Amino acid sequence: MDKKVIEKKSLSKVIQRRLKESNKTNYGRILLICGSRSFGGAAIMATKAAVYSGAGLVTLASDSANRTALLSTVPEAMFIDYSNKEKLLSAIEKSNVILIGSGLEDSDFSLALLKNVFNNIQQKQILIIDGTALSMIGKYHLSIPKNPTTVLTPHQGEWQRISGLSISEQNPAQNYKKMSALQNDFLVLKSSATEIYSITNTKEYGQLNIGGPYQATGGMGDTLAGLISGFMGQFHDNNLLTIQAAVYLHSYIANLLSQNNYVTLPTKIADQIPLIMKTFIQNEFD
Ligand SMILES: NC(=O)C1=CN([C@@H]2O[C@H](COP(=O)(O)OP(=O)(O)OC[C@H]3O[C@@H](n4cnc5c(N)ncnc54)[C@H](O)[C@@H]3O)[C@@H](O)[C@H]2O)[C@@H](O)CC1
Ligand SMILES: Nc1ncnc2c1ncn2[C@@H]1O[C@H](COP(=O)(O)OP(=O)(O)O)[C@@H](O)[C@H]1O
Ligand SMILES: [Mg+2]
Repeated sequence: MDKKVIEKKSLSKVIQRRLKESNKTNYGRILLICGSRSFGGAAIMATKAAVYSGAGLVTLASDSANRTALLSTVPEAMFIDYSNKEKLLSAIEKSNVILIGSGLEDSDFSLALLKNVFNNIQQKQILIIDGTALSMIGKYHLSIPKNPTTVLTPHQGEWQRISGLSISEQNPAQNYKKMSALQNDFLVLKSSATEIYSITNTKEYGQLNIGGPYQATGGMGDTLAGLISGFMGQFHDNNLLTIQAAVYLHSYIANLLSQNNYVTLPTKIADQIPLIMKTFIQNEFD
């Protein structure tokens, strides 16, 4: 497979000037099924990134222990307790984009939750699978649902658990072969040189050439997953380009912050998303 470097111009191609006569329902209904008693922060960071990327309506379904923390950090988001099956099913039905897995615990409850989502998701929806949900797919040999558009966002350790490829075996040809065997649409394989694959592109994969070790901190991937979900809820022309733009933006902001910061905290990256998105519209069209 040939490598194609992901370019900065993907951002100005994807980020749109908003129409005056639009409202929040035009910019995506995002449901995040994330977090647990142990990993509340992952859910909050993902939700913050989805909201700050401009998603119209964002709901976090999580352990009830995370309700107050979410609402005091990201009051724009809504919250439901994911043990309430009726509310969860109704939220799944209403969403365009569902992100599952960041900060879930590996438990019987999470396994039932995953199966519930996989069984109820529809063709027109987008399902992004991150974090513990990826590890659980590997551990419990779950099939990725065929109906929706699916995006997997593993780091190399999570990809090893799903694909069976050790990190040294994770080369582009093998990665593509495994993702197509899983019948998954898009793979964002995270590392110090993140790669993006699309099932329809047999010849080429994208590689990120910005970002750095200032990003090596817990919550960085949770933030990326939320950002991808926010972008996919709003920008529909070309899913691959939209994913590439989200991945680029995440590391582009980190790179900007790294000029004055030793580490680039995930929550600080999220804070910058609206400001930096705006500069990409102005550069292109003003
Ligand atoms: N504040 C929070 O609530 C946080 C929650 N988190 C959540 O915790 C759960 C477990 O995720 P973790 O990734 O921490 O743990 P995992 O145990 O699932 O994965 C880490 C393992 O993968 C290996 N690995 C190989 N290549 C790697 C790479 N390129 N990047 C990272 N690890 C690599 C590591 O050596 C390590 O053994 C996820 O659901 C995640 O979303 C983490 O994001 C940390 C922060
Ligand atoms: N050395 C590095 N250079 C560039 N990017 C990095 C580096 N280390 C980590 N990252 C990025 O940080 C994110 C880490 O994701 P992940 O491991 O899922 O974190 P978490 O689950 O803790 O949120 C990925 O986007 C990865 O590409
Ligand atoms: Mg992660």
